[in-house]
Amino acid sequence: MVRVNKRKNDEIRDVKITRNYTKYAEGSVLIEMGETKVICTASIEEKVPPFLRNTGTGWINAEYSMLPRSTHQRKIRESSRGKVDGRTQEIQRLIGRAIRSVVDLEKLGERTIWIDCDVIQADGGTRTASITGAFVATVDAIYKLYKSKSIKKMPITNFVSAISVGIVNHEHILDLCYEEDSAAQVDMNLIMTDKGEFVEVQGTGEESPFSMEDLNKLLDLGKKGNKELIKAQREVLGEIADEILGVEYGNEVVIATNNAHKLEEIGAILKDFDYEIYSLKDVDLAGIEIVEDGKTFEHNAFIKARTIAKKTKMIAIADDSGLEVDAINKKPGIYSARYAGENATDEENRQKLLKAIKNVPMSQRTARFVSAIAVVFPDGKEFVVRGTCEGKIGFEEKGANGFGYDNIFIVNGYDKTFGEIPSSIKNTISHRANALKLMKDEFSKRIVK
Ligand SMILES: O=c1nc[nH]c2c1ncn2[C@H]1C[C@H](O)[C@@H](COP(=O)(O)OP(=O)(O)OP(=O)(O)O)O1
Ligand SMILES: [Mg+2]
Repeated sequence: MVRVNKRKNDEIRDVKITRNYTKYAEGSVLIEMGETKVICTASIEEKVPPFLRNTGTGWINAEYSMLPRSTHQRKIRESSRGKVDGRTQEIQRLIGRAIRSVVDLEKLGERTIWIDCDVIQADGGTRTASITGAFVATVDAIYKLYKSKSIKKMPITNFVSAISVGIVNHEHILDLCYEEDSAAQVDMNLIMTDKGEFVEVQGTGEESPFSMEDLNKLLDLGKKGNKELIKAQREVLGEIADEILGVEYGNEVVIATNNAHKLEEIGAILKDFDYEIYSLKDVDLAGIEIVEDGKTFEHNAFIKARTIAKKTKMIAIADDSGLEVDAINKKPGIYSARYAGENATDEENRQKLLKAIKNVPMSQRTARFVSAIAVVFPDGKEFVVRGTCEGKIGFEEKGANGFGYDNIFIVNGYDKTFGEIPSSIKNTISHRANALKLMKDEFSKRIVK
């Protein structure tokens, strides 16, 4: 199917957001999504509806309307007809809910934000464009309160945008224009935040029911579209966006390791992580030599991550790991990779260790793998976490899986070495798995301001 304007199925229309479009409102935005154009203003009124009086809580109300010649045929003004029709009611409530969902009304204080969305040209997706534009206008209005010290903190918890998706001629498409919308078998509006969470999903199988598979495809498209819209909002809001969301980090992370086994494990463990994973090879730094002269796993992990974050300006994640064997004072520890010498092979390291504890009985062969995972952001923020995995060192190598000391490390609870256990299990119980779990928790805290 060839789309109007030859757009790809997963392509949004050109989006243009112009701030300060009109002069009087505290926030005023013209949003253009292709041929759809909506003026969105946000006005502050220093009072609230009766049900909120003396509660300290604010309110947000939205109104929506279409100019008579925003459409192909002149549409009679609702004011001339003397009443607001059902569609308008529905849309303005939708806009109000969407914006309220990302504003902390208590922090806003006892005042009302009036949002007015006036469609000056309609080519499909007017309600979604209204929400995307209204959000920017609202930020501007609230920012004025903040700058004038009427409120202490920006009460905006998330960005929000909206886009339509649908099925036309059995194809799943993003951001429908009027012509496509009129022909759609399934029509859906998705309102989402910058965290990829849903605020509202409105979907209708207009001509026929649709499947779960269809739904998932549409949600994916909507996610992509909203991500692009939020990027446009961020760009146009510039530093104000940074104040709300923190400095923007890319959606990519680079794993700062030269060890292919580690990379594979980290990739597998982070498969549900919301970031695209790059290797050193992907960023043209394969084989980079980094001097790991820290005194702890944590320090070495930081050294690796900092070096790569600096070179790539990406979020860098590094693992420094090793084996602590209790019978020999937690050796080889941070020296695990070079236990048998600077360029030692895994095999040489293992043999040296087996020899060093050859007379130690099983009960005293306790050991643990340690993994310190350091994360360094491009603006210099950083953190580190540690995961461990307890076990014992065997008397001989067993199993062909894994790398490093895997085939002599008998993991607690399994009575088998990591060499004998499939990687799918290792990756749920290992030191690296435990560290990466903590890393993900901490990571999401850092990304949310
Ligand atoms: O799950 C593991 N299973 C078996 N052995 C392991 C594991 N995790 C770490 N180890 C051993 C391998 C190496 O002897 C040392 C890590 O040394 P470490 O410097 O962190 O890694 P590395 O030099 O191989 O790669 P890089 O520094 O580029 O990340 O501990
Ligand atoms: Mg190393």
